[in-house]
Amino acid sequence: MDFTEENIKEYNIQFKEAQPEEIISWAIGHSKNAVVTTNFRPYEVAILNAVTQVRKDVPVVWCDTGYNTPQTYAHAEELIGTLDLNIKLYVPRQTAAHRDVVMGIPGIDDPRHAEFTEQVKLEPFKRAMAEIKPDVWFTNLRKGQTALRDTLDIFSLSRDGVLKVSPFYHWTDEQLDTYLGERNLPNEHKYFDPTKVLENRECGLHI
Ligand SMILES: Nc1ncnc2c1ncn2[C@@H]1O[C@H](COP(=O)(O)OS(=O)(=O)O)[C@@H](OP(=O)(O)O)[C@H]1O
Repeated sequence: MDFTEENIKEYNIQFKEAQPEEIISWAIGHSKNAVVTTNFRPYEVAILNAVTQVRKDVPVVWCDTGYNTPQTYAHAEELIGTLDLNIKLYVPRQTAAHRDVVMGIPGIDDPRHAEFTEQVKLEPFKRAMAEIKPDVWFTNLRKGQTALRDTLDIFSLSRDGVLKVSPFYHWTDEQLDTYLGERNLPNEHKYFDPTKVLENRECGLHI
């Protein structure tokens, strides 16, 4: 199905009050090749659980930067096992040990920061999307997280025409805590993204 800015506006009105499962079922029903992406940051379990409840074998792309916390790695292992995720792991072309000698983790004002972000996140992510070629892309973007995210909605179009679907777009942390509690799903807050120093920075995947 072809998605346009026009029909997406209507779907965003139509699905504003819909439950995530309803949104996901609709999107999967209109897709040939859906994907969910995750970095296993806090609350990612919600989207991973909701999507796999609707379709168990959806590919789950994880670009491991190599700099996650031990808690995030343990959390990822747990979710991959308990949700039986069809995980598609992508890693940078360079090892973190090699990069540590060449540039370490450059701060955001360091001119090498862009190259660092390209190596650990953007290139693996572009490689994943080029290989999988999804038409529907599930994420856990939510309103109020960043200025850019405030301009999005449940449905939005990526630069290359992929339908991005964020079924929890209108949800708050408190609502998600209740959702996870009711389903006995674990959450992990000890998370580190080396491409962002501040939580509300964008690094370029969505621009
Ligand atoms: N490392 C890695 N591997 C796989 N997928 C990833 C990764 N990093 C980000 N994402 C996905 O992209 C969504 C936006 O992430 P970011 O906040 O890092 O990007 S951006 O700064 O908004 O451009 C992010 O959305 P959320 O689901 O809300 O976390 C993910 O779906």
